[in-house]
Amino acid sequence: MSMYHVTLSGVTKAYGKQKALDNVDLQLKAGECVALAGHNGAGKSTLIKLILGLIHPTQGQVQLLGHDAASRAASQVRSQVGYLPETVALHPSLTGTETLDFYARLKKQPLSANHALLSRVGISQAAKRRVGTYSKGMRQRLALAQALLGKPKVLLFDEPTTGLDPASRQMFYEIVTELRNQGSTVLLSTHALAELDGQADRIVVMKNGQKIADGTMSELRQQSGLPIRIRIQLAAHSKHAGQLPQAWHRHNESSFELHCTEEDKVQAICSLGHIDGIDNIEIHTPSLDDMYAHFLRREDV
Ligand SMILES: Nc1ncnc2c1ncn2[C@@H]1O[C@H](COP(=O)(O)OP(=O)(O)OP(=O)(O)O)[C@@H](O)[C@H]1O
Repeated sequence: MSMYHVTLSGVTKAYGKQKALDNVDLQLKAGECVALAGHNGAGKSTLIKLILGLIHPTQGQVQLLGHDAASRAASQVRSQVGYLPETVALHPSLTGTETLDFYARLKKQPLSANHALLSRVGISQAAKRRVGTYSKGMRQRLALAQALLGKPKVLLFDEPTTGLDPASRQMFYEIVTELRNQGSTVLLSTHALAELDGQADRIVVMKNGQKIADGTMSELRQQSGLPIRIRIQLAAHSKHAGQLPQAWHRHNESSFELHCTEEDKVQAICSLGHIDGIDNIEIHTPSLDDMYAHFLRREDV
């Protein structure tokens, strides 16, 4: 089988004249966590539904674990896919255990692992309570447990951390790390860019159905061309300000700043090696929010 668990080739999905997805190419490798970012209506949920085979492309092809996602053959591999939808509809009269057992039967999975799964998502103590009495975060945890049934090879999470408190978000990303280490592919759509740093291997930015950026944090930083700001604080008595290379400009009385590219960052710091009296160095790299705003603005031009 190919190293890719999911491949989209020239995929367009149109509803009448509206293109929810417009000629998108995307490849997701085994053991990779990819984040899908984009404004409301950018096409994130459409892309996930196409991978699930819930809807079919107007043009192009979606491959899921070696099969055309729209084909009958793909139904055999669908049990290896976990899906956490944006809006989770769980039956309020069932208990946590009954809910998970119900989904396990649908997925033809043994029920024996379900208690451990409820513990893994931190709601085993409420397993016998009706879901109608659960908080929003607990329902989200239960929905996550159903997505994890059967150790899927591909996990599709639509806005998974919306409504989760910080501890629950941390638990969620710990599970994502475990999944990656097991060789599963994780695709998660999100608006919460700030929490992705260090969690996603790649970030794909969507706008109006098109993919407008795709890369690691470092690649996106390079593609954006947004400057890195290095600021140094010299000791008040330091007589060495004059030795700073010309590109450094004074920020205030004792601090100086340099704007440089990602590639020039190390060189810029090395060039400070001979300067005495540096009290502090701060490096401000563009955040994912800065890059995201930049990519969306650039497309507006
Ligand atoms: N069944 C449908 N019929 C008509 N238009 C649709 C349908 N599904 C999606 N669209 C349109 O396609 C576009 C992409 O929608 P999609 O739900 O994929 O966006 P999204 O990025 O997931 O947005 P959000 O962040 O708000 O969930 C939107 O303009 C939406 O109105």
